[in-house]
Amino acid sequence: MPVLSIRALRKSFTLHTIDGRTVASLHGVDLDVEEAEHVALAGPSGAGKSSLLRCVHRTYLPDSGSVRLGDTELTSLPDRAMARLRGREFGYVSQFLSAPPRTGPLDVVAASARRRGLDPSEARDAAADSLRRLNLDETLWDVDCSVLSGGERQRVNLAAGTVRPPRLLLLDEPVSALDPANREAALDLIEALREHGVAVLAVFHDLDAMRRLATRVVLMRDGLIADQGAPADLLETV
Ligand SMILES: Nc1ncnc2c1ncn2[C@@H]1O[C@H](COP(=O)(O)OP(=O)(O)OP(=O)(O)O)[C@@H](O)[C@H]1O
Repeated sequence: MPVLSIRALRKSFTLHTIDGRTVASLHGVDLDVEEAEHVALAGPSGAGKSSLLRCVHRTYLPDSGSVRLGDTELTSLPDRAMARLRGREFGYVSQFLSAPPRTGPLDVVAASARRRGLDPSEARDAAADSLRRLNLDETLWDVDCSVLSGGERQRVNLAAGTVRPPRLLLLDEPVSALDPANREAALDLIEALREHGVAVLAVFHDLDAMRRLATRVVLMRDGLIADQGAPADLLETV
């Protein structure tokens, strides 16, 4: 059974400030992601890549269609059950870190590890290990996240998303703010998740990251999957 199975997924938005106009972002997407598969979504701006990730995470509620994590249908799951499942089974790494006020990186990442089943002391050890792998300077571990730089926040986000690896990791441009050395460390960390069987669905605007990490590239256009295949075959057409 695939880790993630998406069928006939549709999403549109009603723009209440512009005469109630409707913008369609997904027109019926079918996609499976297997254990240890790293699928990169590619395609032009506005193709629906981020909308697809958000419908899986249910930041956006789809209009219709099915999103299954293993044998659990997510589109109809009550909000509280969805929140619990997100904490345990998903990592979602966007370009932006949302941390509670006056919370430092170590606490943010340890909280994520606790939601995935570690006890408090194991969670702190796992969090420290993740932050170290991403080269986040130890002097910053208890500093309020709101004062961190964009690249530092992105590394905290990645550490929280990948600590105690979840079953499914959703990545929306997770290395966009990183300098070359930190980007390499982040890509190494994501690549190593394959050994843990983690299924990854990702948007990278960076073709090198896609070449290095993707086991399959899915090309989206106008809210639909236009093509898919091995990175070497597909990326020349992107
Ligand atoms: N919250 C929203 N409200 C209104 N329209 C939206 C919203 N989110 C996405 N859209 C629209 O849905 C379409 C797909 O957007 P989406 O962000 O999924 O594309 P994308 O492929 O991720 O683009 P990019 O590569 O530029 O990030 C666009 O036309 C966009 O304007």
